[in-house]
Amino acid sequence: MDKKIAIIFTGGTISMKIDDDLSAAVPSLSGEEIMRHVTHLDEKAHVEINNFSALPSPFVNPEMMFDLALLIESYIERDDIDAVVVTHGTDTLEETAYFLDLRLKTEKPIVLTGSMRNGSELGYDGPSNLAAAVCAAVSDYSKNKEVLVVMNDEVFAAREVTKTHTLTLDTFQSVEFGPLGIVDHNEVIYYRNVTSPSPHIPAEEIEKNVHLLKMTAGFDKALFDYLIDYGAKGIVIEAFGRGNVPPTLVPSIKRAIGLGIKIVLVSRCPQGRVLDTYGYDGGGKMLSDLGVIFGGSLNGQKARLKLILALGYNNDYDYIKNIFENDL
Ligand SMILES: NC(=O)C[C@H](N)C(=O)O
Repeated sequence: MDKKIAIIFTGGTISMKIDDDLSAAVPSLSGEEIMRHVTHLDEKAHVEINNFSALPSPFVNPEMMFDLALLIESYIERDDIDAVVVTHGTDTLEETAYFLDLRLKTEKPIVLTGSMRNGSELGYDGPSNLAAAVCAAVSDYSKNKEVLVVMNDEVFAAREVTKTHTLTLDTFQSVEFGPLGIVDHNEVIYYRNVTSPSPHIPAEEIEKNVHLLKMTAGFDKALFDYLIDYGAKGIVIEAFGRGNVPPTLVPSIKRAIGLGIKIVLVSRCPQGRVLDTYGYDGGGKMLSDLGVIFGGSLNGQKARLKLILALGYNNDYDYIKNIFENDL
């Protein structure tokens, strides 16, 4: 045991207990208090604790993700720190993990974890998840990987993982590709590498005026028009199936692109990529001809964060198109 890791606590259910007056879970455990439940950790690594925040993850926004990225950068620049673990609420964990994945470039492991049951519940899974995350973080096999998410003894790539269930301990899944590996007997075992590594976006600022709209049958274009008039710099459309929208939205998309707003298309299907397969009004071919940028197999919430970072770095159309269509 000669490795040293930083553990950054941000909040989430892993830091919560039931409040007697509310009869509901609220943040209440500090990093030090959570760590007291993790047995034998000192046999695995030296630990430096940072109580970054104590927030439920629905409170987390891209500015905080950016601040967190800078904090992690300050740790990975230190010679005495070998890896960084971040605890986070599960509701937006995949978003923070992917944001960090795009923004940070390091060979040192960065691992996010959380819990589904709070500290007042039977079977609190925070300590075991944190222990597994530390085991993954200290492994030399975790070097030069993407940002990792470790939950329920499984290891996922930030790019691929999503929260799939409101309750269960195995809620985090890479629905399309499966886990990268597992944590077994305190060691990480990798089965495969990430399918397509994320590009590095070294943005020094973010563009916050970027939004996500999900298509539904008969989608009212008033919502899209509102975002144009609101001055949106980017709009991600979570489209139907292979990447299609209702024909009634096409004039608004045309107007937005004419104003220089970057429109990124992903699918509301949990698996598969978007492509310009369909030639009808509102079909992918028409959207591609109009200048809509195709976002591969990213889900909507991740495509939004990628656009927030990419536009913060360079709002040139060709750069944005390339980073979404060629640099998946
Ligand atoms: N399991 C969790 O952490 C969910 C919680 N609502 C959060 O994201 O903060």
